[in-house]
Amino acid sequence: MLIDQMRCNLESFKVGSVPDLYYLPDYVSVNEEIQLLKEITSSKQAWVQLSGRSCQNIGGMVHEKGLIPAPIPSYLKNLMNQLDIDSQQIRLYGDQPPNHVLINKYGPGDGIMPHQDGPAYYPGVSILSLGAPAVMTFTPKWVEVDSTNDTACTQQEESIFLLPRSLLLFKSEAYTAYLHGIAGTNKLGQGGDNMASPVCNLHLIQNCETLHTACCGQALISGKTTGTRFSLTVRRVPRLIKSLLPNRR
Ligand SMILES: O=C(O)CCC(=O)C(=O)O
Ligand SMILES: [Fe+2]
Repeated sequence: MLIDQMRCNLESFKVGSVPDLYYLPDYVSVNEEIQLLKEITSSKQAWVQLSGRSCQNIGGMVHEKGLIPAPIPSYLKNLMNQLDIDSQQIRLYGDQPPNHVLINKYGPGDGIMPHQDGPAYYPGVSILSLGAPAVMTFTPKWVEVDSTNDTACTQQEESIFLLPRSLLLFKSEAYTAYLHGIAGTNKLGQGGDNMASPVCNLHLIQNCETLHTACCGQALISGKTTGTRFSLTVRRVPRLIKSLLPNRR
């Protein structure tokens, strides 16, 4: 992990006007990214095909009632441990460590519909991005109306660049009062020109230099994703269950 700074002050990585949203560029190094991608793509864990993406469920199956736990592969333990330590400042997972990782795999043009993560999870999420870049948009679930003059106020839709090796953290209001999603057909524009909503972390992407280099330059400039993106969504399911079958005695 590259970010020592983070241990001092996570508040300096807070971005945009969506509350409780943090973006950390280069949370893992290029070598760590290569290693993680090797482990993910060579693992025997089954990929489940969903609309717009496929995923691996690590740590067990999540049901409405809770998690039926399964062992976590050793290659993910360090990362989960580090995330637990680094996020304690903002009590991202409450008082317990994360116990579940959803690995998402997106091909060119893939995405994920605007959604709120399920009620089985504690409302705090870390998302590590690897491979191709993406843009995530946070959309308020409702708009507050100012009853004194009948105008809609406060929350606005906001987008965030998710570059490879970056870490996104969100919790509380960002988790419960907003939907998050990734548009399937890419709306990425250099410097955010073509974005439907304002991009809140451009200042953390130095001179857009990162956008011009490595695997993501072409994708962001041409407005088309060309590569495959992997994201690791690390969460905690507070309730553990043994099985969905009723106890038979
Ligand atoms: O791929 C991403 O960055 C988002 C994944 C996500 O929202 C989820 O797994 O619930
Ligand atoms: Fe999600």
